[in-house]
This record gives sequence, structure tokens and C-alpha cells, in this order.
Amino acid sequence: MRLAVTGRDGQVAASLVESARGEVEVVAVGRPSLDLARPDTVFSALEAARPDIIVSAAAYTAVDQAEDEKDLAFTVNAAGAGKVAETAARMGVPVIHLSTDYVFDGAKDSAYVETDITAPLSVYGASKLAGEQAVAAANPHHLILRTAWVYSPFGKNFVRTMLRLAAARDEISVVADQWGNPTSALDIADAILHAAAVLSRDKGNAFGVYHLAASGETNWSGFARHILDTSRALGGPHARIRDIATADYPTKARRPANSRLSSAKFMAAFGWVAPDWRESAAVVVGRIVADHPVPGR
Ligand SMILES: NC(=O)C1=CN([C@@H]2O[C@H](COP(=O)(O)OP(=O)(O)OC[C@H]3O[C@@H](n4cnc5c(N)ncnc54)[C@H](OP(=O)(O)O)[C@@H]3O)[C@@H](O)[C@H]2O)C=CC1
Ligand SMILES: Cc1cn([C@H]2C[C@H](O)[C@@H](COP(=O)(O)OP(=O)(O)O[C@H]3O[C@@H](C)C(=O)[C@@H](O)[C@H]3O)O2)c(=O)[nH]c1=O
Ligand SMILES: [Mg+2]
Repeated sequence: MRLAVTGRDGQVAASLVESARGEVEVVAVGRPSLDLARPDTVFSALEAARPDIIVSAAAYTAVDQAEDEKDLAFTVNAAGAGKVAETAARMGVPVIHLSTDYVFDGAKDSAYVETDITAPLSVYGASKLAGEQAVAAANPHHLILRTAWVYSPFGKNFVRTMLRLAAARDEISVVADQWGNPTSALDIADAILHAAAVLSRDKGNAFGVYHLAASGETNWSGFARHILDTSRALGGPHARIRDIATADYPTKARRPANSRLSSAKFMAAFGWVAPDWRESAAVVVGRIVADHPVPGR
């Protein structure tokens, strides 16, 4: 079975390429041949990869910048994603599309399930919701996987940011009133491989929207503290974390106060067990610290 994943250096794309095993081959298709900002490039680039399943992981993910680049965010995340799904439909293959917890407004006081009402607070969240709708309209054979707070050894993410800041300072102020499920892109890749195996066996029953995140919950401050405690134990950088409120960390985009996701539906459908976020985070911190040793402090 061959998966084509959109994006080259993205966290999920790079993790899928690394995780490919057994009968599964993963081909990354990205810029310049596939440019979601130019949706007319999508069909020919993906057709050339001859996939059995298309994984739609490329996206405009700069949450604050999207507030100033609304048109580009919507072109990439909505029109571009729709083109990827339409390409899959034309080729007669399913599409596995990644979406986000930021489609919710955060007003719920427990974990979100798939049937909860969406109400994005940000341009990024709205563009991803429009992408879900475009994907569903273009190809009935879709899995839309909403994940959250993604980090990995690759690319730009909160783990790398905290380790970089900790190498330069004694204290980092981090918001303690936004709750969610930090999720390793390595775990997302594993879950996608589970789902792809099910789709290739028993076509037809599983299509729809799913939440896919690690188990356990924290806030950004708790996540930061765990990252730096793990790093210190491995001889990597450390800093004190100071809890602050969202109001004390002004950003262009509004973010949900609670975007915890229940992954129960995904686990039941695909026989996947969500790992605890703390264990998965320790694996990634370990890889980053081993790759880029910084003197401990
Ligand atoms: N990061 C997160 O915290 C979360 C991400 N998600 C969703 O999961 C998916 C994967 O995210 P993640 O791996 O973290 O993304 P990254 O931010 O790590 O990478 C973005 C990817 O999108 C590609 N991309 C951006 N613009 C274009 C474009 N115009 N044409 C083609 N490719 C483009 C990048 O290309 P290149 O390789 O050329 O740089 C890169 O591969 C996305 O759909 C995202 O919305 C959901 C929840 C949380
Ligand atoms: C760097 C930093 C961030 N923060 C806050 C800002 C924000 O509320 C929170 C996380 O910051 P980030 O910029 O990493 O978060 P953000 O870019 O909002 O991350 C989101 O990305 C998109 C793509 C998603 O889909 C979401 O699931 C989520 O992962 O931490 C601090 O409080 N202190 C800091 O030093
Ligand atoms: Mg950021």
C-alpha cells in the first residue's frame, strides 16, 4: 500500500515518512510541485505519486500570522484541502485529512466529541473548518482527523520553542489557563497507519470525522514544565516556568480556553490506544536533547 502525504518538512509528513514500515510506503508530495496556494498544481502532483490513500497534512499553520493573511490561510486550508480531496475522489482513493481542536471555541467544560458544535475563534480555526467542509463535499471517502497541540522532533513546535528559550533564560512565563492534549506527530503517524490498514481491508464503514489526540490533559504551562523537567533529567536546558493568564500574553489570534478532545470514537473504530501525553513528550524531548546537546544549567 502506498500513501502520498502532502507537505515535505511538516511535522506529520516527516513523522509518517519516518514511521513507514512493512508493506506501507510513504511518499511526501510538497512544494514546489504541489502548492496549496495554487490549487491548480494539486491534481498533477498527486496523480504522479499513484497513491492508494492520500494523507492531507499540509496546511497554513501560523495561527497569529493568519489573522493578517486571511486570504492565503483560506486558499491553502480550505480551497487547497478541497482540491486534495477532489483529487483523491477522481483517483478513486480515500483521503485522510488533518484538522484541529481550534475549530472549537473552548466554552465547553469537558472534552469535545465529534458531534459538538464548532465555533472557531481565529482565522486559522475558521479556515480549517472551511477545509473540513470542502473535503467532505469533494470526497465521501474521507477521514477527517482533528488533532491538537502537535509537537515532534521535526519543524517548529512548542517543545522546540521551550528548549530554545530555556537555553537562553532562567524563567519563562507561560499561560496556565488554556487546556488541551499535547499530541506527538509520531503518535499521529502511528494512528494514521492503523486507520489506513483498516480502510484498505474494509472499505466503506469508517468514513467521517474523528478526534485524535494523546490521553491525559494539561495546560501550556504544565506542558512546558514537563518538557523542561524531562530535559534537565537528560542534561539538557532547564528554566523555571511562571504561570500567567492568557490576558498577560497578548496575541493576535484568540485561542480556546479548553480544547480537550475525546479520542474514544477513533480508538474504537481503528483499534488504536492513545498514549499518555507525558510519555510521548518525554520521547520527543529525549530525541531533541540528544540531537542538539546544550549545556545543562
Ligand atoms: N501543528 C499543530 O499544533 C497542529 C496541527 N494540526 C493540523 O495537522 C496538520 C499537520 O500539521 P503539522 O505537521 O504540524 O504542520 P507544520 O506546520 O509542521 O507543517 C506545515 C506543512 O504544510 C506545508 N505547507 C504549508 N503551506 C503550503 C502550501 N502553500 N503548499 C504546500 N504545502 C504547504 C509545509 O510545507 P513545507 O514542507 O514545504 O514546509 C509543511 O509541510 C495540518 O493540517 C494542521 O492544520 C492540527 C492540530 C495541531
Ligand atoms: C512561546 C510561548 C507561548 N505561550 C503561549 C501562547 C499560546 O497561548 C500557547 C501555545 O503557543 P504556540 O504559539 O505554540 O501555540 P499555537 O500556535 O496556538 O498552537 C496551535 O497550533 C495550531 C496549528 C493548532 O492546530 C493547535 O492545535 C495548536 O497546537 O502558549 C506562552 O504563554 N509563553 C511563551 O513563551
Ligand atoms: Mg506558534
